[in-house]
Amino acid sequence: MMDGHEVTVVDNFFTGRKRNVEHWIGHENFELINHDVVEPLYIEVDQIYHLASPASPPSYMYNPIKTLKTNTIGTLNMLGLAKRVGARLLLASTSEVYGDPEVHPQTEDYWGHVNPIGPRACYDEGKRVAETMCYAYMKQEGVEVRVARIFNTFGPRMHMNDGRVVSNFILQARQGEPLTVYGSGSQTRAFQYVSDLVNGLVALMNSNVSSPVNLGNPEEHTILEFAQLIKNLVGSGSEIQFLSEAQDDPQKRKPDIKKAKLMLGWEPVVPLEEGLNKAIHYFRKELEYQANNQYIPKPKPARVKKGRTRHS
Ligand SMILES: O=c1ccn([C@@H]2O[C@H](COP(=O)(O)OP(=O)(O)O[C@H]3OC[C@@H](O)[C@H](O)[C@H]3O)[C@@H](O)[C@H]2O)c(=O)[nH]1
Repeated sequence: MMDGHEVTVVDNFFTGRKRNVEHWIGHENFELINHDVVEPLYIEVDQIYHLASPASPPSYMYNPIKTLKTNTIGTLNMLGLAKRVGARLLLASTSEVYGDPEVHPQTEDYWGHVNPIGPRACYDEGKRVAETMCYAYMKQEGVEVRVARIFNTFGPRMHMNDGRVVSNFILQARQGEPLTVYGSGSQTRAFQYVSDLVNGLVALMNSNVSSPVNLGNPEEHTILEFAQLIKNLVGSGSEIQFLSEAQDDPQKRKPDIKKAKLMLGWEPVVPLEEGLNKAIHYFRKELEYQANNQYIPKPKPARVKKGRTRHS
C-alpha cells in the first residue's frame, strides 16, 4: 500500500484477527473481505499472495479436514482466479514439505520425508499437493506461479494462544509458568523474524524465479537452548518442564538459503535476540490490552417504579 498498490485482504478469521489490520481500515488503498477461500472468489487483481491456512500445529490439527480443504480446494480456487484474471500467484508453502528431514540443512531439491497418514499430514501433504497444483496450472494453463517454502517465523501480531513454541515460551516466561518443552528439547529449529519473511515474499513475487525457494533464517538452536534464551530475555524465574514428545515432530530443521541469496539477493537481517525482544514487547502490550478490555457484564440496576415502595 505504501508503494501505491491497492491491497485486498481476504480472511475468514479462523486464526486471523481484525485487530491485526484495523489500523489500515479507512486507508484508500485497503480493502478487507470476510471470505473463506474454500468458496470461489471473483475479484480483479494482478498478484495473489495465497497465504491462507492455519499454520500452527495445534490449529491445523484442530480441524484436519478443514486444513486439507483450505490447502486443496482453496488453492484450486486461487489458481482458478489467477488463470481467469491473468494474475501471478505466490503460494505460501512450508518447510514442513520436508517432513522429518534426512537431509540437513534442507535444500529445495530435497523431496522430503513425510508421514502421509500422521497427525501433521493434513498440513504437510496439503501444502505438498498445493505445490503440485501450482506447477500443474503453470504447465497446463500458463499461470505464473511463485512458491515460498517458509521456515519457522515469529513476530508481533502472532496470536497469544497460537500454540507455537515462540508464543508459548514468551507467555509462560512472562506469567511465571513452566516453559513446556516437548520431548528432550534436543530437536532443532531456526527462527526468522516476520519482517525478513515479508521482504523475502515480496522479492520472490517480483522475481522471475518460478521454482520453490526456501525463506528462513539459518541460525539453528535446540528447543532447550531456545527456552533458556527466552527465559533470560524475559528475565523470568520460570522452570523448564519436559512433556511427552509430539508425534512425528521433525528432529532437525534449518534452511539452506543459497538459492534465495543468489536469485533474489535476499537474506534475513534481523538478529534473533532483537526480533525476540520485539515479540516480547508485543506480548506484554497484548496482556495489558486483554486485562483492560475484557468484557465484564455490569449487573443491571433493579427497575423501581416511581411512587411505589417495594416490600419483600
Ligand atoms: O510449547 C511448546 C511448543 C512447541 N515445542 C516444540 O518446539 C518445536 C517447534 O514447534 P512449533 O509448534 O513452533 O512449530 P513446528 O516447527 O513444529 O511447525 C511449524 O513449522 C513451520 C511452519 O510451516 C509452521 O509454522 C509450523 O507448522 C517443536 O519441536 C515442538 O515440539 C515445545 O517444545 N513446546
